[in-house]
Amino acid sequence: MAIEGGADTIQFRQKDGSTRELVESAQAVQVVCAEHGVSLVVNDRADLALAVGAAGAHFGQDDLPIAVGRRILPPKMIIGASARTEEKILEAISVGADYIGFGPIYQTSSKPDAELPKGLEALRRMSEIAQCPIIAIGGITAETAYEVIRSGAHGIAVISAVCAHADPVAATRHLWGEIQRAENRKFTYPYCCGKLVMDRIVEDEMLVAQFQAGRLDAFDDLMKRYKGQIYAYLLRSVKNYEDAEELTIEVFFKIKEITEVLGIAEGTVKIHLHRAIAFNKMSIERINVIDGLVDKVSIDNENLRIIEAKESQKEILQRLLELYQYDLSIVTDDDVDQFGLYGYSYLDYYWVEEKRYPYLFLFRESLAGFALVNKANWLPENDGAHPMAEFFVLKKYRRQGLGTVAAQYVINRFPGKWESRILRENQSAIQFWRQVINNLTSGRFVERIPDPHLWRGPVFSFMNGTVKSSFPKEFAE
Ligand SMILES: Cc1ncc(COP(=O)(O)OP(=O)(O)O)c(N)n1
Ligand SMILES: Cc1nc(C(=O)O)sc1CCOP(=O)(O)O
Repeated sequence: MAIEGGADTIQFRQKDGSTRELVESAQAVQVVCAEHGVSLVVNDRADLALAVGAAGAHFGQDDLPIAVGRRILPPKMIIGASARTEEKILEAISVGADYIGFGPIYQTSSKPDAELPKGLEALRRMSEIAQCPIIAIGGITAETAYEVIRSGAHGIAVISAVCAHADPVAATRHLWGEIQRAENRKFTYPYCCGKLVMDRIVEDEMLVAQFQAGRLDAFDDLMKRYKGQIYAYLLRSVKNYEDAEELTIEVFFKIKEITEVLGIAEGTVKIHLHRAIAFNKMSIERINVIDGLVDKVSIDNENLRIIEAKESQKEILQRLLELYQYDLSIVTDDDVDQFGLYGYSYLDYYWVEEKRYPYLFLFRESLAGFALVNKANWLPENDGAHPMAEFFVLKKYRRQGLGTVAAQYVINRFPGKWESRILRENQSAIQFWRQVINNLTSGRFVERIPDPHLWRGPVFSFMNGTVKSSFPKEFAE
């Protein structure tokens, strides 16, 4: 009935019964699913999933470890993982989970050992972090499906909303309608895990074939798909967003090298990935050692100078903006033009229009970064706010407190409303601004994900003036 109502993935979840009975029941469900072209995912049991030829298996924290599932199940099988913290989510993805089941979102009576409800805010955070499909579960109804999808879930899994309904077909249709109503953004992934993972595997194979036939861009497309998994693995290892991003690029190059030497055959994409990551273990260790050292160095405020850039310094900013955009291109996916430049169209306005403020940061008189403050706020409720349009610290000066001091200083020059928006893929910047704004406002700020056609990522709104900058004014010009 759920299939008739539009469900495109069914999970077989049965806690009681002998293995023989479970195989029989799962087999019967698989027959129905196969007849209707719907994916079946078996909960808890890899053997059962294999036995009935299911499309996938779902494992919780006390079930078969995802890495073991990945090893013993065919590469084409979908593996879902229940994970409820950032650490567990990254762990599951990095060892090969295709999607994450996150819950319970609301109170549920269908799972006696369910944790306390996590709510929509946690769902929003986790779907930002995960870079893979998140399937929300727990107490979801037709009344809440819309807000759940809008909070970042790529799909929902329900029991009572369908099974305890007098009309399961109508109930599923209603849920499906709500999911579609919420879907007014461009999903990175379609919102039903079964179909989406199968599509991905088929497309992987096509890309591999195209790459073998000499289409280099097919390799790039292939790597885009695995970025999330590589990134999650590396983030767990180096525990720093920026380093993880850098290492992800290194790993891409390594995969290309391996592929050139070994070729790439059907079903081996993930194996190549793991090989490349293994090659990069040394880089991870190097970064961890450097991190240990860097953490001990802290920025010396007395050597930091922040100046409002004059028009004669526009070219300096222009060059720094190129570095900034290069740095960001990993999240914006921007390309340089035929002259090898990204270009920044709005720079001239900073010396022409009112309420635009360009700043340069100097550390021991060497250029260390910049900030551009303008007047174009993004969210309607932030009318008149100061937005931090661009903010950049050169790599050498990062993670030593310079960015924090500079950001505080610039913000404190303008009392009143502020807005700061960051692309959802730019996790290191999200972390940075969350911390800076939290410190500045003693936690009194709003972080929200607006409608995606307004902005793709979190927007921070806050009032400045609660805490004064620690930066001594006399060092500024
Ligand atoms: C899609 C989805 N998400 C989460 C779960 C819960 O799995 P688990 O934590 O293993 O708990 P049980 O379902 O086994 O009680 C799920 N089944 N599906
Ligand atoms: C099976 C299950 N897992 C959960 C989790 O939090 O991981 S909540 C849950 C029960 C979902 O049923 P209902 O839609 O009736 O609330």
